[in-house]
Amino acid sequence: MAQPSAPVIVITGTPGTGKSTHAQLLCNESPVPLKHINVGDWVKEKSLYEEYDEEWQSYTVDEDKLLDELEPVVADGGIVLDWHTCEAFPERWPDLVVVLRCDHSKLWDRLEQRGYHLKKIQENNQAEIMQVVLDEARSSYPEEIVVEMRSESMEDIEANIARIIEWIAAWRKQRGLSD
Ligand SMILES: Nc1ncnc2c1ncn2[C@@H]1O[C@H](COP(=O)(O)OP(=O)(O)O)[C@@H](O)[C@H]1O
Repeated sequence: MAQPSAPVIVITGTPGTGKSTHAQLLCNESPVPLKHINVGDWVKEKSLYEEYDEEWQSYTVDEDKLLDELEPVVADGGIVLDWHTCEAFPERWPDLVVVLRCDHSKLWDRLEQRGYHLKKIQENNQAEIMQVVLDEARSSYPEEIVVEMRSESMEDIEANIARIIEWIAAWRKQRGLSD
């Protein structure tokens, strides 16, 4: 199989930390084509779930189906996987795992604006305080590919995107792909 010309980047973090905002902007600004996959949306659109959990207002994902669906897409590279969890992805998939972090009071406001019910806001807020997603990323992937980034302001977003674009250029250069 031909070597991919662009990496596979996972953008993860507690809901509301800014994954989709980052993923969209990154795909718009990257000089090499990248495709944004909002995994939560894929799960719904392609019915890759076992059931809908009324209590948590979320889908219980069928991980086997999800991975089967993603595998051929990921193999081509040039993908940004946007999901609030990352441990389901095989270790060999990502070249970079970005974990977005946000102050819990700012996160609370974002989730409230999103219309989440109180229990779901509390659960996510607690997870952010306990750095659940960061720990999950660190235990699932080599430490050198896991990068924690703050996402509390527009300046943070701009700096993070610039940093990821620089990283992509270095990734391509290492593989003799730069122009
Ligand atoms: N760094 C940031 N600074 C200010 N607002 C942000 C930032 N990141 C995200 N937001 C806002 O927070 C909300 C949730 O962002 P979103 O990208 O949908 O998060 P996620 O995909 O992680 O659930 C959106 O209204 C977005 O505009």
